[in-house]
Amino acid sequence: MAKQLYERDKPHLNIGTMGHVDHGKTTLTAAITKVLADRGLASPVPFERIDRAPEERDRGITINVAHVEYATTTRHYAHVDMPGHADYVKNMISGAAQVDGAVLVVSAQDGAMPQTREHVVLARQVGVGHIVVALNKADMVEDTELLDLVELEVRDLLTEYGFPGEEVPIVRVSGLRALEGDPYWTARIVDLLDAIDAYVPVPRRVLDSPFLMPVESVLTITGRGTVVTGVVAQGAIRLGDAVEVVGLGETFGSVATGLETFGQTMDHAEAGDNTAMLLRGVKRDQVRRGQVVSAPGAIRPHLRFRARVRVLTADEGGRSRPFLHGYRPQFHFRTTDVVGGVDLGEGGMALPGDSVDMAVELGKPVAMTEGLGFAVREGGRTVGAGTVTALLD
Ligand SMILES: Nc1nc2c(ncn2[C@@H]2O[C@H](COP(=O)(O)OP(=O)(O)OP(=O)(O)O)[C@@H](O)[C@H]2O)c(=O)[nH]1
Ligand SMILES: [Mg+2]
Repeated sequence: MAKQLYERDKPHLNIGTMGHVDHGKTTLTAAITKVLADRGLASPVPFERIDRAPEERDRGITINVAHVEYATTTRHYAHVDMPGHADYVKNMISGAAQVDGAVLVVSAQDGAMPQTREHVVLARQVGVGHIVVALNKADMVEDTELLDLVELEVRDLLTEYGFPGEEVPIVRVSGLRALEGDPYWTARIVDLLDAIDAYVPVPRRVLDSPFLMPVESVLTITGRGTVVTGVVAQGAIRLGDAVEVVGLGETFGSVATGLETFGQTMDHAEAGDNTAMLLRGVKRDQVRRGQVVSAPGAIRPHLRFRARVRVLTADEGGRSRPFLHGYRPQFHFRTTDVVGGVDLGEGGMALPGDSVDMAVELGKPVAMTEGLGFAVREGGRTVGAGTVTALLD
């Protein structure tokens, strides 16, 4: 059967659900697709199809990010449902790096919890421009004063990390009740979508720069070849264009011989598009998450760079003690993380709460340019938030 052609009839945005474990991100994602499906604007995606890996089902948590697609009356959205569990923050960073706006899901019962804060910090760092808050499980809290308090707390938290906490829309929802078809809570999901439509602007897409797409995942389509997926960061690509795969190893060339978004074919993909790209003559083990597919010559891999890093405090989930010259944490860039050594100068140290300049030498080369944001993590916690200030090799 011939596949449908993707119709660009509405502006496209990438959004996603983030927040603390169990606060209801996956339930809300499923509820959004159901509510919009009832209005003919989406295909419903049941909860079990979002958290579908056996381990996700057994443990009742999200591990891998999942993508769903839907439209409102004015826009087309790709939505990435991110994990909340502290062990999978790495996958959350990779998901958040792709979105134009995020829905911060906060349980009205529990309020802001450690990964609520960590996700806000990371969202800021990877450049999420706008946050809308879904105060979920509102069906469980009768006391409106309590809801008001949780709202205040979340506004303060957002303000603390540079989001306009006073003006961020906060919508009281119940993903679970909406999913069950309750009319009152269904209307609240519509309110949430209206808030997203109104508050998250259509980003200015960089179309006049060379094509660049960070690889989020790799799959093999039997009989066709290797496919890489991701969100196009800048530029555009047409079927048959030459590309390079850059980072984590030797750069090599290929040709984009197939382009799709959510199973619909495209003759070109452009900045912002959630894209699956078939690469000619590429074996599955040649490509992996964290590489970048680019127009030939558009970007180079680098091992050494200078950066400005804000060292998080213990209250922010970071370290309580300084780190020293020679420290070797993980550096999370876009969809990948690589170990690297920190050069603070002999005897140098970085205290929690400080902003420091450092040189970094990575264990593997990463495709990067000046200005790229990254997170620094160690032993399952985020210890710093940085920006590349200069490339050294
Ligand atoms: N009462 C009530 N329960 C909810 C609501 N939303 C989710 N739940 C329940 O909360 C639990 C966790 O929901 P999930 O949607 O898996 O939470 P999550 O945020 O995706 O969890 P992770 O992805 O693992 O971080 C499930 O038992 C849901 O049924 C809600 O609005 N009201
Ligand atoms: Mg989930």
